[in-house]
Order: sequence, then C-alpha cells, then structure tokens
Amino acid sequence: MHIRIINPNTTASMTAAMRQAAQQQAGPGTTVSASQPDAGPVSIESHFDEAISAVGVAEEVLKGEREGGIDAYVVACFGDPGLLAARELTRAPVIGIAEAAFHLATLVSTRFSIVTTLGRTGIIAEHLLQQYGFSHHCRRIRAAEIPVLDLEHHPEVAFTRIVEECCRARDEDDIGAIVLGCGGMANLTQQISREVGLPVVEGVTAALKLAESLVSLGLHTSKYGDLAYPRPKTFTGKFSELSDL
Ligand SMILES: NC(=O)NC1=NC(=O)NC1=O
Repeated sequence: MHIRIINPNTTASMTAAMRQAAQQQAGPGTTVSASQPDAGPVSIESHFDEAISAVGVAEEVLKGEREGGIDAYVVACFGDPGLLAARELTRAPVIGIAEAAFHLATLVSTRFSIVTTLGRTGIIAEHLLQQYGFSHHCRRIRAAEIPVLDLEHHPEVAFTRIVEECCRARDEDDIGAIVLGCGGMANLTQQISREVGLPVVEGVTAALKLAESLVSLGLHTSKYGDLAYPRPKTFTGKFSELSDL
C-alpha cells in the first residue's frame, strides 16, 4: 500500500523528517511518500496559519488523486487543518495526527496530557478534543513554549524544553500517557519516552498505523452524506482551477 504524508506547512526539511519517522514504523508492504504545499506558512502556530494551510492540504490531496495509487493520506499538523475538506475529495482514508494521537492515547491510558509547541496553539487542540469527543480524557494541554521551527533550528533547546514539560505533566497531572502536540516532533518520540518513562504518543506515526489498518480492512472514506464529493461549482479568481472538480 502507498500512504502519503501531507505536511501542511511548507518546510520541506520537516516533511522529510516526518516521512522518515513514518517509514520507520510502516509495515513491510507500505510505501510512505510525503509532500507539502508550494504556498503557505512555513510553520503553523495560529488560527490564521491553520486557515491558510487548509487550502494547501486540499490542493495536495487533489494532486495525490490526479497522481493515483495513493491508498491513504495523513494530515501531519496537530491542528488537523482541512481534514474534513480533504475527506470530501477522496475515497481514501484521511487521518489527522491529532485525532489519531487522541485515539491511541486512550487505548493505553485513561487520562493523558498534551505537550505542544506554543501555548497560543493550545486552544486549537482544545477545540479538537471537544470536536472528537476526547475532552474528558485530556487532563491538561501544556506548551514547551518553542516556535515550531525551533524544532529544527535549535533542536537541543527544543528537546530539553519538551522533556521538561513532559516531566511536569507526568509528576503533576495524574496521567498515564503523553501526546506530543506537533508533527515536527515525529522523530523525537523514542528519546522523549525514554527520558519521561511514560507512553508517549506521537501523531504522525499514530496516523500512519491507523491508515494502514483502515486500508487493510478495506475501509474507505464514506461518500454518503457530508463527506460525499463536493458539488461541482465555479470558483473565481486564484481558485478558478478548482471549478467543477
Ligand atoms: N501545535 C503545533 O505545533 N502544530 C503544528 N504546527 C506546524 O507547523 N506543524 C504542527 O504540527
């Protein structure tokens, strides 16, 4: 099977890191490819960034559909930007990394905390917990207070801050697991888990494994109801090429 990781931000080096982390966990019959939009934010740290990146996610799914042969997609930003819109565009499963991480965390613990990048993105995770029905499982949304790209530009400082916040969560939140709240942390999971001593659930690899399961079970995104293909219509201006999909 072929699974496409879509990094909604436009930082290619982060896309490559996500693909590597996903490929390491992929089963023997799974090919993992990855892409990111040509246009959009280099990192996603606000409601505005999320809104702009959602268009890029949809365009990357449309590209994948034109390419053909992609059995599932992963939306690899912790805000799951454009997830439902992406599901309308394909029969393939589309898995958001936040949703995937929440599901797996509840299979290994009754309560978890999230450790994300900047505190201002916490409300986005809070909204997703409510939307997906996991609010009562999450004890606290914490932030290492690191900009997303510091995961690349200052990895040692970022790692230290993430581990420190994970340890505070372990010691203070009465939890059984931690969810890493950024796709850019995909290659840090084992190191963090060793340091913290709790199950650490990371969304890119969680979504990859869930995607493999759905494909293996022959489960496709439903085309009945709200996830049916969009009705053909005219799009104007810079979106004119989206007309009559
Ligand atoms: N909370 C986050 O850090 N979200 C994210 N911003 C990105 O650019 N990728 C993420 O996963």
